Amino acid sequence: MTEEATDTAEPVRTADLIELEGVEKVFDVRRRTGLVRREKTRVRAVDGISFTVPRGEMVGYIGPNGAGKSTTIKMLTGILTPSGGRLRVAGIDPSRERTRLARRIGVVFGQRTTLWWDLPLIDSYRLVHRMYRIPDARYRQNLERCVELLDLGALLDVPVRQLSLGQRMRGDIAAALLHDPEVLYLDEPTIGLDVVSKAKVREFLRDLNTERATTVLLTTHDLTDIEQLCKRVMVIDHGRLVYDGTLAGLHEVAPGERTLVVDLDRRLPPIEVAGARPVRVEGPRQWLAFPASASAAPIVAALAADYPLVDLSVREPDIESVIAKMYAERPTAP
Ligand SMILES: Nc1ncnc2c1ncn2[C@@H]1O[C@H](COP(=O)(O)OP(=O)(O)OP(=O)(O)O)[C@@H](O)[C@H]1O
Repeated sequence: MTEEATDTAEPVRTADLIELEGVEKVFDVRRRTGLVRREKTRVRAVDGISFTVPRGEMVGYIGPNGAGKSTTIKMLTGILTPSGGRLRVAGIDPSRERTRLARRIGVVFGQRTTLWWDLPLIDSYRLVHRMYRIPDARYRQNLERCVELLDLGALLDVPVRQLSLGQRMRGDIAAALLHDPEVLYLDEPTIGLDVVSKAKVREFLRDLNTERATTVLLTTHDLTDIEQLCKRVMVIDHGRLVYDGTLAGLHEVAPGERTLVVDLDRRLPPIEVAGARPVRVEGPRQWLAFPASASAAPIVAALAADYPLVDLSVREPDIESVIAKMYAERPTAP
């Protein structure tokens, strides 16, 4: 890390790079209730969240749609000011010193790019170089590393608008890392990517975290991202932190179901097999749910023996269903 990139004017005193204490964000929303009438309502998007993330940790931040994840990340970058509580990133109050913080953090949004759409990829990097005043040697070194590890060599002269989603995402991740941020926020970094691109992105993030001890807060709907990258996962719902622990622990409090997707050679009534229950039938394709903790092997063997099987695949439980289950089984949940 260089002095310029880390801005050592005010060293971080604690090992925690991200600190939230009772953080709240309330939006006042005007809703139309009649032709002319409007009613003012309050939305508590983030409702008293406290957690800390030590330097070098990679944490999953998950929850259903509208739970408050993006609002939290926007407060952590300084785009939004909290309505209450205390928040520090690398010792800095984000909304008060947004520009200073920008040199210490990187942000990647899976659903929109920070790259210049009409320019070749390399031009976006040159602009980032100047905007962040990255020392030349450091910029070249970081660019070389990203180009190599993210396989960007052949793409540097291609206008961003011509890149595939996976290529663009790798381009965005590189752009977020050229200034050596200590903290990286990733909002759905693998959304819409094919299997190969997902694997590439995950491998890169794992190396980044191991080699550079970059602290990462990862928002995703893909449980595999969490499984492969994060030892710790935080679950937010209705603006509140409802779980903070390991992914294995989350499965224990909310054991999800896996799904067998079965292709038969013809339409048949719902399959009856021990250990699984039919949940959907569409022509010759059927879906069977079974407990995530159980093995698929005996079910598959029974299916193969009794049914005209053409193909089958196993789907992991998605985050939405794990969380839904968690709520169903928490009588005290709000
Ligand atoms: N600018 C805003 N004005 C009013 N309400 C907002 C605003 N931004 C977010 N909200 C509300 O705050 C709540 C939390 O939204 P947020 O975008 O943080 O959720 P999320 O967990 O990121 O969801 P998703 O997974 O769909 O992106 C939602 O009810 C949303 O409608």
